[in-house]
Amino acid sequence: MTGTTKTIAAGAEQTGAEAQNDLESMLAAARPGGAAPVAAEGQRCGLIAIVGKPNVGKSTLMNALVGQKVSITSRKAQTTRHRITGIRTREHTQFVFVDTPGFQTKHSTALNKSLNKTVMGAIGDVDLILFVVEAGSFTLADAKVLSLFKPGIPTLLIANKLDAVHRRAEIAPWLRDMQERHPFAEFVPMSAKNKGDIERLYGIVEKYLPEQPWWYGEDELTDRSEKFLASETVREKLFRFTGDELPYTSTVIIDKLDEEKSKQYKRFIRIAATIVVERDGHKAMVIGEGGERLKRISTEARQELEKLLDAKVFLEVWVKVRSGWADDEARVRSFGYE
Ligand SMILES: Nc1nc2c(ncn2[C@@H]2O[C@H](COP(=O)(O)OP(=O)(O)OP(=O)(O)O)[C@@H](O)[C@H]2O)c(=O)[nH]1
Repeated sequence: MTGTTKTIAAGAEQTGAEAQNDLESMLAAARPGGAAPVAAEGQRCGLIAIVGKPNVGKSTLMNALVGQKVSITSRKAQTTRHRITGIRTREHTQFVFVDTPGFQTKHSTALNKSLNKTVMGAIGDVDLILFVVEAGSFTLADAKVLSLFKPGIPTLLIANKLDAVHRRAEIAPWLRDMQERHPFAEFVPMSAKNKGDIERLYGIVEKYLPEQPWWYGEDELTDRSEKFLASETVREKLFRFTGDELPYTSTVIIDKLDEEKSKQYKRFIRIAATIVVERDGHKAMVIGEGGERLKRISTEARQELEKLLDAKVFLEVWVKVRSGWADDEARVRSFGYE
């Protein structure tokens, strides 16, 4: 059994024992070829893709698994644009996670094409796919993401946001339906915000990673550059403080990130960032009355970067208008998207 049954049994309208039996037999039946590979002594290491449509909780899940915020989150769909690896080493196992942008099917701008290519690239060569959906729901957008998966890579169905499901009894029939859609290796109903569920997920994922030497040092969390972390941090604050008003096509470029010698601080980093928006109206929105909003964005980003980079940070943020950049392939590339 996967250890996921507790989560469901806890809130079901059935009695605990009934729900447990029902779910156990269902989970057992859902596993093609019987049990998952057995973990043995020795080092394990592998690549895990976290894939799903926008807003299902992929970044939240990765941050919880890595134990530190390395990918930005917000309520706005499509805040994650890059392939990000988060690394976590626990006991014998090194988990290397790939976060992917929400798969966009509605619009076909150059930006979206680039995002979709990143998703495809991320899932081609991994040891395990965590396919994230909202528990109890499966839409056309989910189906489109699922249709990309190559056969042969074990895939876990992560039924996330279980805490938001009020009718738990409906989850069992939903899982049965999901079982018919794809040969999932296992079902994991859970909440990315629940620590116990995250712990359990490590145990499940570990079994699918090959025995091989680790790729990274034990303490490494990400292979992303400081420049990348800086741009993601400013972008997160930008979306936090502008809410739904600002289109997701706004982006952040790091013009400069220099470490300078300092007698006063162990590390001193000077960063210049530019927020690129599509219209003058958006620029005014970002700057806010009397520059108030831009000031808050910069201050919070600086404070977070100081923690993340373990340094004193001097951060300067500018706002520029570049209309139509999301439709212009050359420009999308020049802004760092593949
Ligand atoms: N209730 C509940 N909310 C969750 C859970 N996991 C994530 N969320 C919320 O769902 C929203 C989207 O989460 P993200 O982690 O940004 O989602 P994402 O799939 O990475 O989104 P994109 O970057 O758009 O692809 C945020 O408001 C999260 O707080 C969960 O387990 N329970």
